Amino acid sequence: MRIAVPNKGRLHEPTIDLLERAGLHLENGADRKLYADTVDPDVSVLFARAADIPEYVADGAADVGITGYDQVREARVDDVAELLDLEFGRCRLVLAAPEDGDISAVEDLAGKTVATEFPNITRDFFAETGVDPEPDVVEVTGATELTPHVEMADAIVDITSTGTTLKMNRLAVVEEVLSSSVRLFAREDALEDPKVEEVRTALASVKQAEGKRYLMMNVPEDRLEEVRDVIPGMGGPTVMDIADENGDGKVAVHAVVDESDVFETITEVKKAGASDVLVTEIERLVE
Ligand SMILES: Nc1ncnc2c1ncn2[C@@H]1O[C@H](COP(=O)(O)OP(=O)(O)OP(=O)(O)O)[C@@H](O)[C@H]1O
Ligand SMILES: O=P(O)(O)OC[C@H]1O[C@H](OP(=O)(O)OP(=O)(O)O)[C@H](O)[C@@H]1O
Ligand SMILES: [Mg+2]
Repeated sequence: MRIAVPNKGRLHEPTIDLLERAGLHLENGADRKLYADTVDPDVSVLFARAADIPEYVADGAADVGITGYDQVREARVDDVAELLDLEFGRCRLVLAAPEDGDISAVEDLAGKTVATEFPNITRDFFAETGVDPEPDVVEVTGATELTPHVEMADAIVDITSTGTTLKMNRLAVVEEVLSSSVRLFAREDALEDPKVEEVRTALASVKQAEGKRYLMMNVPEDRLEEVRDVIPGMGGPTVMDIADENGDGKVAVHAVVDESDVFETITEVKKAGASDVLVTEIERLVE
């Protein structure tokens, strides 16, 4: 089973990091290569441009892919299914025009020219919004933000996240076209491969663990109910007997809680009688 992942650009590192955290360690270095093996002899990695990954998966060069939803939509591939939202590489594809110009609504683009690296998504957008006559869509391969200033286009459809690039180029958002994040997706005929589900579960377990903490504490048996009552989250805590040499009747309580609840929970369990509270990070969590 082969996974296509971005070979460079801003998605490369977080993707490799996610695979590593999921236990799919890459063998013999990941840099500047076409292929890499992983610790799992049945799983290999193909490095490709973020924009080419959907095509590679659809054509069978890889079975699953990791890239932006914007790229999957732009590639117009059939027969691929999304398996997981990996929730990084969050950005918006927006229609933007010069701040001080006369374009402030989609309709203002009737018969005008729009430059973009995403011609398919852009044409679909204008077809859906019914702008008449439909704008002329010009495909560029970078520096899209410059095109309105050199009279190549009246507006652009481009990626934005912090908004810095638009601002620097004195462009303002007219309308959102698409909201994107990185997705795990597979060719439909690869879905039966149990390895595909294994990889999905492994990546999902990393996402599950993010923002969660593992709490361990000792609790006198007669205060257990009180402690249990103040622990939020997943299916209640695990209670274990501990080697009780002093005969003081304590049990160990373990629980998974949201990171944002940790501070308050510690205060509450201490009040309820817990001691020796330990907080650790969780690498993976399979539900
Ligand atoms: N500013 C951004 N914030 C968040 N995600 C982004 C941003 N820019 C791009 N992305 C996401 O990353 C994907 C790839 O963009 P990136 O710029 O890393 O590669 P690229 O420009 O396609 O690479 P190349 O240099 O090969 O052209 C985009 O399709 C989008 O999903
Ligand atoms: O809203 P912002 O945070 O400013 O991000 C938007 C910019 O990020 C991307 O470019 P990138 O940095 O990937 O450079 P590239 O044009 O070389 O791909 C995108 O093409 C925008 O230009
Ligand atoms: Mg880019």
